[in-house]
This record gives sequence, structure tokens and C-alpha cells, in this order.
Amino acid sequence: MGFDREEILSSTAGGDELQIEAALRPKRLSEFIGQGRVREQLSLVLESALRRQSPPDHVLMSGSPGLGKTTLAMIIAAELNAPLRITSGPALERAGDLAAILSTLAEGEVLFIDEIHRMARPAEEMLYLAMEDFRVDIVVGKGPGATAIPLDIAPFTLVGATTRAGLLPAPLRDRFGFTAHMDFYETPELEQVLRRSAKLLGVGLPDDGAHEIARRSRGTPRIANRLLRRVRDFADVRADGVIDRDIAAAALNLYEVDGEGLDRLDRAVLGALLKKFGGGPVGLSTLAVAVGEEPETVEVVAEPFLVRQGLLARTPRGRVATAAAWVHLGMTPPPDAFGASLFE
Ligand SMILES: Nc1ncnc2c1ncn2[C@@H]1O[C@H](COP(=O)(O)OP(=O)(O)OP(=O)(O)O)[C@@H](O)[C@H]1O
Repeated sequence: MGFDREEILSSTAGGDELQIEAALRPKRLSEFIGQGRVREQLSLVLESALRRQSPPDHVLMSGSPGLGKTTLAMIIAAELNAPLRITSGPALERAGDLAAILSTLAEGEVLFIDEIHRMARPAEEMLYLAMEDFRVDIVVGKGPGATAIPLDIAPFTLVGATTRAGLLPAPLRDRFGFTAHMDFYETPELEQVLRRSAKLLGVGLPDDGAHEIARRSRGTPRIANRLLRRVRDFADVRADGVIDRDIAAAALNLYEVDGEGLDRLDRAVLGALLKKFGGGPVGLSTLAVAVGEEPETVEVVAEPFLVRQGLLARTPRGRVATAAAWVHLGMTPPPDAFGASLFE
């Protein structure tokens, strides 16, 4: 499969989680689990580009952190047999930062810009022209005497990733020929991710253990892999190394991941919403201050999963806890709680 178990095991010894994460990444589209529709659409886009022998359309991927956007960008380059350049929105502060990258791209190269919604405005405007005409305008001089010198660049494919597609300006969004929205994964898909990772890590993971970790992984492969490593530590020290359902449940309880996969931040958000604001509605920034986090962390990391679990609703007046949230935290929902009729 192109994976080197030694590579993974030795990086475990060094304790380098990032290296393990990299080693667990699927390298080809056929190894990528779940996201069936995105995979099928992407495989058509790539296949036809290969037949035409020209770079495919630019690709935009949106979705919560850890769902596989970086992995897919790497796969796109691998399937096209093309080199890959990786950067991120916050690193592109000035147009010159982007010009330096664009002007040195090889023909057909894949340029991956993570967190593309955080790119500075001048770089964004330079990108429009580059995406459309494979050209950049290098501005020389300042003020009224400034002149733009056009420079042709090699045809390339931009792969952009964002956790917040809504923040992308329309002119940028419209220049992507293919947009993929990544959804949270279903439990059986995460079981597959876990079985594959366990094999690569040489960990014994029976089906009931895989199921227990998968259902607590917030629909996210990165979290599934992270929990697998924590549970493996527990199994090595407190059991014979095999991760069955009971071992997985005991380890995850210890790490404060509850039965529905809510972690400490998720529970802090719900707890504040219920106990400090009577279930809401409350504004995002007030809620974030109450849990001591940045609004963006609450909005991007905690909320999408809580919404998906039916525990929190975003309304025009603010965030509201549903009746299910009260029940989840062991409290009785007030009669007027959002969705209370479901519990009658
Ligand atoms: N479909 C998948 N099949 C198997 N493993 C996956 C899949 N998607 C992601 N993973 C695993 O999850 C980890 C995180 O994926 P990745 O870094 O691609 O997420 P991401 O969406 O780019 O996150 P972020 O936006 O936070 O960087 C990877 O190490 C990879 O091993």
C-alpha cells in the first residue's frame, strides 16, 4: 500500500504525533474512505484531466477541521503525478508572498492553500488573475508612477481548503471549477478508518473496540486516529494491548470523551449555554467569553458537531440549546426548550 510500518512505529517512539498523522494519511483516492460523492466526482475530474493532458479545474474544499482536506489535496497531486506546493492563507500577507510562489510553479503543479479564507486582500486579487489567465501583474514603484508588469506563469491547479466557505468572496468562489463539501463521517466509515490505522500501527482492534472509538470520534477521522492512539496507550499499560469495547470505553471516559463523542470544549459550550444563559439565545462572542475561548474556535470546532448532533441550534437571535442538550447534561428541559415536544 506504499506505507512503511517502521516509519510509523519509529515516529511513535519519538512521540511525534504529526509524523504519525502524516504516516496514517491515505496516499491514493482508492484508499480514501467515505465521502463517496466527492470521491467519485473528483475521480472524474482527475481522470479527464489526465486524458486531456492538461491541469484540471481549480478545486475548492470546504468542511470542518480534520475531515481530510489536506489529505485530498495530497491525493490530487499524487493522482496527477504532479508536484505539490503547500501554503496557507495567513502566510500570504502581501501580494509579493503569493507572487513569489506563483512565479516559481512548475507546469501542472498543484498549489494547496489551506485556510484560503484568511488570505490578505491584495494576495486574493492577485490570485483571481492567476487562476483565470495564468498571469500575475507585478507592480513596480509606488503612487501615480507605479506600473504593472504582466508576467505569464505556468498553468497550475489551485486546491483551496476552507472551514468557512461562507467567508470566501464570491469572485474567488466563482473561479473554482469544482467545489467539494466534506461532510462528517458516519460511524461505519470511521470504523474502517480505525481498522486501517490499527493495522498500520500494529494494534489489536476487534470490531467492538473499533465501534466504540468510532462512535465517539465526532464524525472526524483525525479525532478517530487521535483517540486510537490514546486508547492504545491505555491498553498497553492497563491491559494486554488489545482494544476491545470495555477497554475503549474505559480509556475514553478517562480522557473525558463522552458516549456521544462530546469532549471537554463541547460540554463547556453546552454547560455555559444552559447554566449561565438558561439555554439561550445568546450571541457567539458572549458564549465564547463564557468558556474562555476565541469565537472562531467555538464556531468552527465545537458548533458544527453540536448542531449535527441536534444539541445546539443557530437562530437569528443567537445560539440556543435544544431540549436534547438539557437531557444530555442530565437536566430537565424547560417546557419551552427548542425541540421540547420531541420529549413529550
Ligand atoms: N477519508 C479518510 N480516510 C482515512 N483517513 C483519513 C481520511 N480523511 C482524513 N484521514 C486522516 O485524518 C487525518 C486528518 O486529515 P487532514 O489533515 O487531511 O484533515 P483536514 O481536513 O485537512 O484538516 P485541517 O483543515 O484541520 O488541516 C489524516 O492524518 C488522515 O490520516
